[in-house]
Amino acid sequence: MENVISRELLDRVIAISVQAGEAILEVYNASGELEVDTKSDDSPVTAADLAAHRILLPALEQLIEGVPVLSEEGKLPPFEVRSQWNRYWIIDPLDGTKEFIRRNGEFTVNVALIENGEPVLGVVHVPVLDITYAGARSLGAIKRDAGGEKTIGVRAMQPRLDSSQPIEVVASRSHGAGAVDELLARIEGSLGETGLKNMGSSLKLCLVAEGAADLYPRLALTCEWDTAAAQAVVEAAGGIVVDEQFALLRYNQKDALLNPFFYVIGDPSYDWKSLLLG
Ligand SMILES: Nc1ncnc2c1ncn2[C@@H]1O[C@H](COP(=O)(O)O)[C@@H](OP(=O)(O)O)[C@H]1O
Ligand SMILES: [Mg+2]
Repeated sequence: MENVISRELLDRVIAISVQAGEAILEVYNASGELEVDTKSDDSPVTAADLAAHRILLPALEQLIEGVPVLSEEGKLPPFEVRSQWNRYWIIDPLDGTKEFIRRNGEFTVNVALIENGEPVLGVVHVPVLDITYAGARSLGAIKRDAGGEKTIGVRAMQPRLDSSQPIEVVASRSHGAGAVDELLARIEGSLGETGLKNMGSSLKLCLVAEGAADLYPRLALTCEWDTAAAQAVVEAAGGIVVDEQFALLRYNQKDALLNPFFYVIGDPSYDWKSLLLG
């Protein structure tokens, strides 16, 4: 496969994601009651999810000729078809729909490029904060906000542990709280006091990528479009996303789009395996 990854491609994906974010904000900021439908899997969907999907889909289809787009809000091709794809876009036009409905700002636009099952480029845009995280193999990871753009990277565990600073954990607001509490009790048994922040959406992986958190344990279900873009950012920033066997999370390997439970780890040189699996 010829290389398609470039800073120019990343910038174009950022621009498309920001545009989708603007469409989401139009719905978010409109007066009147927000209409919420329920999809066949019982998850909520709004006009904002669909508006973002309608911007992302044609824009990405034009970006690299012949590369298909798999969207949470689009048609899902059967696995016999998808399994032939060695390169495709996977998008979650609005991740954190529950938080969108709660109006707490914790929702994101997610676009990832997958090659041979691995997330190689990703953009996570946070419309309310007007912050964009982006990263790609060989390009590193960046964060853009009103102040401009900077390179981001994960933070090392050792100086924190040496100076007895608590490690910081991020976790969902809505899913898997019981299992995370048990895990935290175990971590605190080894390392002492631990900080915990709860929030919605793929923003949690980005906090690990930028070195604001050390660990995101996801001990609840997600789908591949929820994690692909942010995993690309985490990996470009020096971190890893692993399942409960500590194997890197992979895409398009099976019929169901559900991910296994996983851990997002900032500093892979630390012995997380012993700490988490005990
Ligand atoms: N039972 C389930 N099966 C699959 N995915 C689930 C799920 N429960 C929650 N999720 C996913 O978790 C995401 C929210 O995670 P968080 O709690 O960290 O914000 C949702 O994203 P959407 O908002 O895009 O639907 C949804 O895709
Ligand atoms: Mg989602």
